[in-house]
Amino acid sequence: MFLEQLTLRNYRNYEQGDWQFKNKVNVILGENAQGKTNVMESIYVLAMAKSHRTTNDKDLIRWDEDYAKIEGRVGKKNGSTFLQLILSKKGKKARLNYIEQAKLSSYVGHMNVVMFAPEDLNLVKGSPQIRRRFIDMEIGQVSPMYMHELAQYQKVLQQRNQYLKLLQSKKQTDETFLDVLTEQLVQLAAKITLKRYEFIELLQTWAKPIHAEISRGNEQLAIHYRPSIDVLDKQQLSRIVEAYNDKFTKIKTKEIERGTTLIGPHRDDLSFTINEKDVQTFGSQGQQRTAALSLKLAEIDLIFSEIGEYPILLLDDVLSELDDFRQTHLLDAIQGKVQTFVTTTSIDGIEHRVIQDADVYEVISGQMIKR
Ligand SMILES: Nc1ncnc2c1ncn2[C@@H]1O[C@H](COP(=O)(O)OP(=O)(O)OP(=O)(O)O)[C@@H](O)[C@H]1O
Repeated sequence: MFLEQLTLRNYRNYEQGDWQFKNKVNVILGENAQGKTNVMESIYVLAMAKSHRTTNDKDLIRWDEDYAKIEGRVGKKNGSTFLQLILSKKGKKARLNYIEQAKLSSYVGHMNVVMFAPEDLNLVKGSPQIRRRFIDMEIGQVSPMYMHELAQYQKVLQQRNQYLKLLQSKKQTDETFLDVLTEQLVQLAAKITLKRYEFIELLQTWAKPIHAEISRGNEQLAIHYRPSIDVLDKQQLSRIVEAYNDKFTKIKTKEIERGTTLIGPHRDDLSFTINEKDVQTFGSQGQQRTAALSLKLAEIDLIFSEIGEYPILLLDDVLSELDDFRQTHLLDAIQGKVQTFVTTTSIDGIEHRVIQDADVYEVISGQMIKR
């Protein structure tokens, strides 16, 4: 799939912008703080209905304006889809082919993007939150139901934490309602855990050969999902439910003492090993970068295998962070099949053959013009 057209209105430092893009590499060039990342972010938001760098939608609205609008047309094998998002102080409205979507989970998934930004280089070594966000965004793109379940989970989790606080402070002594909330939480937690198991398994099958190739056959990458329960039969939802139930029963007193939910998908993590050694602890910076790149390339293949279309690739300020060998590998992997947006402050850091075939856009203070 590819983004044929993008329109911005009052988005960050863009008052108005309208562009037609081709299904090729698009280089976005500009000095710092001119609005390169803002364009990349707007494409991401159009696809995911949320930003990769802020949880507050109000940040996306141009200062002193009431609303922001992002519109785009995505060309696919079987026709095209028109997407529109309007963000205002009251909330957001999402339309697909001019029809308003009551739920964001029915909107997300019609346009697929893979974003590779400098913070992704921290995917391996950074906080577990970064890795959880990575998993959630990726599963969400191929399984809208997952996003819905995740939102439900967050809601019940919040309620449960509030009730645990009441029990902790003894403002409430009745534990029956806690049990009801635990039951609801377990059902959702188990579905999320199952999807995460499946996703990591799939991601790993794609990432392994890619990593082996980039490391010239020297490194074997493995990805390990670390949920807060132990379960032998990872494919069985009922087994996962059982494991959560057992663990919640065991830690009930402790949870009341602490006044918070101590286990569940909100505490999950991933770990990575190279040749069976933990990358977080022992990996060099180069190995971590290779692992991050392998995961991103694996995502592209995974999305293709799931939906039969390549996603749109957003490389924000990251290409020049990769050495020549990794750049070459990345470019070979996407060449001619994946529409790619690349931001950079200087063309010098990017391989000549990319620039040669690319459309180049220049950004100066919220205006993007094709060169
Ligand atoms: N809501 C907003 N309204 C208006 N301007 C905004 C808003 N949010 C951010 N900006 C402006 O956008 C600019 C930053 O743009 P962006 O993050 O896209 O930079 P960039 O071109 O990617 O630069 P760098 O190379 O440093 O990453 C800043 O000038 C900032 O003041």
